Amino acid sequence: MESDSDSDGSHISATPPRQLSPPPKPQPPLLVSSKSRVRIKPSKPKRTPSRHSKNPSKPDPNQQDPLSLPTLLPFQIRRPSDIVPASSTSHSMETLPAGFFFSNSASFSKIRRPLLNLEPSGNEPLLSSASDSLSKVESDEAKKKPGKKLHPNLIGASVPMPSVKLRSCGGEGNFVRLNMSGKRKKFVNKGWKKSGKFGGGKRYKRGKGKLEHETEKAESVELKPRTREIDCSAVEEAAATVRADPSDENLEKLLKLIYGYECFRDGQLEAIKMILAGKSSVLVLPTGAGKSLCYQLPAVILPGLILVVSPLVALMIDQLRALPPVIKGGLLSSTQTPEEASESLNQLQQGATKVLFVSPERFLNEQFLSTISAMPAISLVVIDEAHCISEWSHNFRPSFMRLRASLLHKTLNVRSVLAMTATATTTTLDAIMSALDIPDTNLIQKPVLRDNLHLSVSLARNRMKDLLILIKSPPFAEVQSIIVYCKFQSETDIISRYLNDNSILAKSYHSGITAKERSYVQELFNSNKIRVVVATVAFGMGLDKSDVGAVIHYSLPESLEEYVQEIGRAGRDGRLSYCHLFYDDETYFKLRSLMHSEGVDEYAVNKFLCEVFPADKNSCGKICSLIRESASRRFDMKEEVMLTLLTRLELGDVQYLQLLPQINVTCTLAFHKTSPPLLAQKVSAIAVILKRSEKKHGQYVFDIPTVANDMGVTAVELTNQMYDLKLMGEITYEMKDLAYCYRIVEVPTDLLSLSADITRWLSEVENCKVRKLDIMFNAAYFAANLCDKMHDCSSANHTACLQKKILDYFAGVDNTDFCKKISQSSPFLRADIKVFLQSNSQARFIPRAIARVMHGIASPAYPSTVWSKTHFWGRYTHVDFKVVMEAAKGELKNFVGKDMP
Ligand SMILES: Nc1ncnc2c1ncn2[C@@H]1O[C@H](COP(=O)(O)OP(=O)(O)OP(=O)(O)O)[C@@H](O)[C@H]1O
Repeated sequence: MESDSDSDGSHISATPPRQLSPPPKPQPPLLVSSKSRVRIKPSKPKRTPSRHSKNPSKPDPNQQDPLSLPTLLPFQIRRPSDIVPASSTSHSMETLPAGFFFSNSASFSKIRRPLLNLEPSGNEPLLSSASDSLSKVESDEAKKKPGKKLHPNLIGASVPMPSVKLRSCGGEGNFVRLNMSGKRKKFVNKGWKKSGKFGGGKRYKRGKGKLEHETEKAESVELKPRTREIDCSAVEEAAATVRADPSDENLEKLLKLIYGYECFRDGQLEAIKMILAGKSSVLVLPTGAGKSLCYQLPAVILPGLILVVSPLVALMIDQLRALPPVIKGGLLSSTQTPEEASESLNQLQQGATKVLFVSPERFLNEQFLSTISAMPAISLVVIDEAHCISEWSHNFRPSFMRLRASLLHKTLNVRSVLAMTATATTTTLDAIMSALDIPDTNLIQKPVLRDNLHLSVSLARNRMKDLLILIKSPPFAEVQSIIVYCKFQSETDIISRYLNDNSILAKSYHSGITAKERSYVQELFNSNKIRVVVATVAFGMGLDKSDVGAVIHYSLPESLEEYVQEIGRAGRDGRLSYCHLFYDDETYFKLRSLMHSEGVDEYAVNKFLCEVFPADKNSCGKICSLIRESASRRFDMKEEVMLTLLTRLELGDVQYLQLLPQINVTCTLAFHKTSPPLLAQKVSAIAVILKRSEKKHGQYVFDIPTVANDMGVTAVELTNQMYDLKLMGEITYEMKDLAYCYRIVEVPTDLLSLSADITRWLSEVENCKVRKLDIMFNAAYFAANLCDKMHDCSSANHTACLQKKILDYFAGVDNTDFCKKISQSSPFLRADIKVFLQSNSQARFIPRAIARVMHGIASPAYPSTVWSKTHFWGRYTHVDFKVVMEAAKGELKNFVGKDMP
């Protein structure tokens, strides 16, 4: 097909345009050319005889929910009227009657949930103390109640109990007040606030932050602890008894004293006993099953420190807040100010902290490692959300990968490790156990799903309307607290507005709103002032509202792990709760495209490695850096991907490098007192700086690692020296360009084969993500279309078939019932690519870059602000990405060949 090379080809494409859009302006050349183990059976819903169940096709018109709309949904979910609501005090995971059946119009006669009662209504230098400023509250309270101590903190062999006999430790737990803004401002202590707020959330943003992954949010939040009166001396006595004899009975007594719970839940006792015996273990319990208690209780019994490594600041805050008041907690994360950080470290060094929550980045910080290795014994390291260790999990974190047995046991002399997760497949579990050196015998695994979750699925035709109808129909109509999960931030705002317009009190929650707003929304939800939170994945982890009665997936989750994690927010009180999933092809295609957004090819990996390792063969020991932002654009690689590659180079079979703290590497320095040459005579660092810097407008600009290398010191040592000179009034300086820093340990001899190896691994990771999404989509598709009433399923109840799919998946059983929605070919694809190349002949592409445009995926070098204007943007999401890449490769060969002389 011929085209005008000045045009973008919009008007002459092989396929008709989806929508009219202005052609993109010709772009400057960008890149190189193409040359270059589960134990439960799915619970069978028990049918309790009832009026409805006898004749489900004849609903009782008197029981029609007044809020019900004439439904467009293929079903309504209802429960036989005579099913006894699960006890509100239930905290066990007992099987609940789930006698649901399909009906078009019937509703409940009994309501299991309360009726609505709605009132309108750097990874580095920054650390902190989160559990600060309890002292004032403590002393005020102590004045009021002599003999009572609000926060007696540590109980354990290494920390003697206060000589004053404590009758009770008051109800205040760990108070959290954090600067999470990333701005290094210091908190002004405004004292205790009654209305505690909490929030946060970690986000990775895909594209323009539209598709969310959880990440740290950096703003100021203030939290109040959960309260409960505890008799400290009784606790200490009971703990001493357990130390002498850790019998079930003694442990239960301690449990009751601290928490008021009558008995342990499934798996808890086993895990606690393993820890007390000094054994490392992996604990796989479903969401809301009470994993935190498994390290909290040992904290009261064991001497020394308990470190909890957690992926999210929001999660850490919530867990710190949830500590019983007899356990003094602390927090260290890179979002804290240096002042807060040193306060936390001080408390730690003084032995005042019993349980320290720490981010993996902070944990791996050299300064922190040297502080804790100098401290008395670390009894236990807990790795929360341990699936983050594995690249085969749904939520891999490179920094988690660095938490290895060698570091924990050999370097830190940790007594035992507890790895906790609710969502790990057998492959992920293998990876966790091998990284942490935990034997198979020490795996405590319970069914991944609680059986109080009623699961249903439907194909979304008009999702907004379908959602409204679902929420206004039984049983959802009777549920007080509902979470609606969306994939994109913009969806959450639109939907919450739509629900409010339809008399349903709702608020949106995503990482695009401030921490304050998020705390406010969570507070409204927790106090039942709003009924629905429409949220991205940013809402959930760490959310322990026990009476969330329903979770609705407005968009397909990316994996069964994500699905299980999110439906796990429902029914944490053990009561029957409802989880509905809407699925549709368009969302599936869109998400499937996004699964390829982090993929890289051998060409890019090779280019990356060539820059990571300088040509100089004698570079071992040299400190190098990669400025995150510019390198990301240069290699067309996301920053997280670069970090993953560097981590792989550190932790692979050969250690090629050692990662160092990320710092700003470009320094602009000005002299104020002594003249530069004179100061250089006195201070060797200045002499090197003068030699290595460029003079711009009277200031000296230099690269920190280069100067540090010349001086034979670390970058941190150099900046410390500069800081001292600054304090003396000699210099001022500014640093910019946050960079990954590393020390070269060994230069690879064969970069090409190393690139090939790494690319193969990355490609497997990419395929794994796509497969996870395919399995999720297939499970939904199967339930809605093919299930054919297996295992007591009906159109409205797919608990049994979905449970089976989930359990099979987590047990590693391959689901073969794949539906092939994704096309493996398209008649117009090659022609469209040709037109695209002709119309953008000024730009340089590799096949992946073209496939990304055709799939509508932005990347650092091809931002959506520029490339979404092309007519071909996202046109081929329904065709397999690899097929598009192959077609692009073919067309690029033709195109480059034609241009050649
Ligand atoms: N033995 C028990 N009896 C009654 N309630 C318990 C028991 N153990 C824990 N709980 C309660 O269960 C709730 C959930 O506990 P927790 O937050 O530790 O769950 P989790 O397993 O970490 O869940 P998630 O993976 O979703 O974060 C908490 O409110 C906790 O107090």
